[in-house]
Amino acid sequence: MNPTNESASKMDKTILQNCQVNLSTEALVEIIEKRGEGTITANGAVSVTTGKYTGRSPKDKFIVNEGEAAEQVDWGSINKPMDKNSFIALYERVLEHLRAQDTLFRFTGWAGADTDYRLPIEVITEFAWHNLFARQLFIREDNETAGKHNAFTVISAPTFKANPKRDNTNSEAFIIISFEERIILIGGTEYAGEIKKAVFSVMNYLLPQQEVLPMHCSANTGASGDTALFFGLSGTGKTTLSANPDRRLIGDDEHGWSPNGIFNIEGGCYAKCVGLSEEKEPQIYHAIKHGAVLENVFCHNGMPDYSNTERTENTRAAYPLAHIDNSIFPSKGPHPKSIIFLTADAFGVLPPISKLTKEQAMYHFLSGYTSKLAGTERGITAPEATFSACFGSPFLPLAPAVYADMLGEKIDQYDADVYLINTGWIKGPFGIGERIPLVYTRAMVNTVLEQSLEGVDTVPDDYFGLHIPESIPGVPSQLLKPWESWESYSSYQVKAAQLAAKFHENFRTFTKVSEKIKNAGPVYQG
Ligand SMILES: Nc1ncnc2c1ncn2[C@@H]1O[C@H](COP(=O)(O)OP(=O)(O)O)[C@@H](O)[C@H]1O
Ligand SMILES: C=C(OP(=O)(O)O)C(=O)O
Ligand SMILES: [Mn+2]
Repeated sequence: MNPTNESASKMDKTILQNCQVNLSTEALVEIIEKRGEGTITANGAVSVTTGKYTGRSPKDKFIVNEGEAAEQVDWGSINKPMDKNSFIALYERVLEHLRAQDTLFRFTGWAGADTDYRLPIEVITEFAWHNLFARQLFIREDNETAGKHNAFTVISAPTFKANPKRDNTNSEAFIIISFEERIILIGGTEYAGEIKKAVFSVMNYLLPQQEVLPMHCSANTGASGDTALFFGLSGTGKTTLSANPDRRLIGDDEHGWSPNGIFNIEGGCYAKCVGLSEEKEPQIYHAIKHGAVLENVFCHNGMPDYSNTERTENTRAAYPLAHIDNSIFPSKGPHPKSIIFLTADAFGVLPPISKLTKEQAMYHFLSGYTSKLAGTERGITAPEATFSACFGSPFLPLAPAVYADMLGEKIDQYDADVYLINTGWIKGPFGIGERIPLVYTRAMVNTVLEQSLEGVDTVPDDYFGLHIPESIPGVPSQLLKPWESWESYSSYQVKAAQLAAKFHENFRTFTKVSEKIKNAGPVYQG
C-alpha cells in the first residue's frame, strides 16, 4: 500500500482529489509566497502572521464523549466533553467548507520516531504554510509502509468559523479530538501550535495503552549515551536548554519512554523567539533559515526583529531537527540518567537548583508548579502562578496519576536522578525583577549532566524541604539561596509561606497518593 495513496485515508474522494500531497519544502515555500500567505525573510525563512489567535486556546478544546474514551478520559475543565452528534455535524460542515476550496494540502507521515510505537498521521490543511509546519514538525514518510493504516487525521480549517450556538463550541475556534473516528478537527484559529499539541494529546492517550510513558519534555544525550530529560510547561526552557553544542539533541518538546528507551514524538522543533539572540542561543538562531516558519515575528525590511512583541510575546520558529547540527536521527536515545523538572517561579523563592528525593520527585511531578508565561495561552498577559500536573496538564486526557505512576516505576527501574531547576524570576532590589540569567541556568544544567554534583554539600531550605548545592562552578553562590537576594529574611519568609500554602492547597486534590509522597511537599505547614 502506498501511504500517500488515497486508500490510506478516511477522507472523501472530492477532498483527496483536491489535495496536493507531500510537496517538497521548496514547492511549499514557493506556493506560500505566491498565495500571499507569507513572505520570505532575509535569513530565508517563511514569515507568517496568525491574526487574532497567537497562542493556544485551551477553552476551545474538546474531546468527543464516545466509546472507550467516555470511560477512560479524565473529564473536567481541561478535558471537556462534546457529544458525538454535535461533532459529526460540525465535521460535515468543515468538510463542506474544504470541498469549496481551490486547493488543499496533505501531509502524510508519523508521530513517533520509534517504529515500534509510531502512529501514522495525515494532516490536511487549507493553508500551504500549515502544511509546511506539519512537514517540519512531524516525521516524514520513509519507504516503509508497514503499519501505515488507520491513520489519525488532522484537519486544519482556519477560515471556517464555528457558530457556538449551532455547533456547540465555545467560540468560533475549536480543537476537537475524536478517538473513535481518529480525527482531530481544528478550525477558526491559525496558530500552528494547536496542530502539534493536539497530536501530542492523542499520543498521551494512546501510548499508555502500549506501556509507553508520553512526556512533555525535551531530551538530549551526551557522548557516553547519558540521556537527559527536561520536563516543563511552556516557556520554562525545554527548547532552549536542550539545544546544547556539547550534547546531541533528541527533541525539544514531546517524547515517549518505552522499554527501548526514549524516542521523540516529533521530527522538528518549535522554539520561542522572543528576545532570541545569536549570542545566547546560537543553535536556535542559526536553525532559522530556508524551510523554517516564523510565526508572528515582526520583520523590518525582511529582517526579523525578535525583540518586538507587538503581535505577541509568543513568537515562534518551527524547523526540522536537521536544522540543529548535532541532532540525532532517528531521534531516539538510551534510558535517561538525569531528569530535570523545569519550573519558572514568579515568587522569587524557589532555589534555582535542588536535587529531589524519589518522593519529592513524585510530589513535584504531580504538582507541576510553574508559571504560565505571557502569550502561550489566550488571556495570559503576565507570568501567572499555576499548577500543571506532569508539567503539561493541558495535554493529558488521562488522570495525572496514570503518568506519575509510570514515571515513578521507570525512575526506580533505571535509577535516574531527578533535579528541580527554577528558570523563573529572582528578587532584585526593586521587587521580583529579572529572570535567572540563562548563562547561570546553563552552568547548573551542565554540572548536573556531568554528574559533578555527586558528593557536593547541600544546604536545606526552611520552607520547601529542598536540598540546595552549596556551590556550582560559574554561578554566584548567593543566587543558589533565594533568601539571600531578599532585603531581609523575614520578607523572603512571607512569600515563601504563601507559595508553600499554595502547594498544600493544590495537592489536596491528589487524594489517592501515598502518605510518603504527600509528606514530600513543602515542610512549612502554615
Ligand atoms: N534562565 C533561563 N533558562 C531558560 N530559558 C530562559 C532563561 N532566561 C530566559 N529564558 C528564555 O525563556 C524562554 C524559554 O522558552 P523555551 O525554551 O522555548 O521553553 P519551552 O520549550 O519549555 O516552551 C526562551 O525565550 C529563553 O530565551
Ligand atoms: C507550543 C507550545 O508549547 P511549548 O511552549 O511547550 O513548546 C504551546 O504551549 O503552545
Ligand atoms: Mn518548546
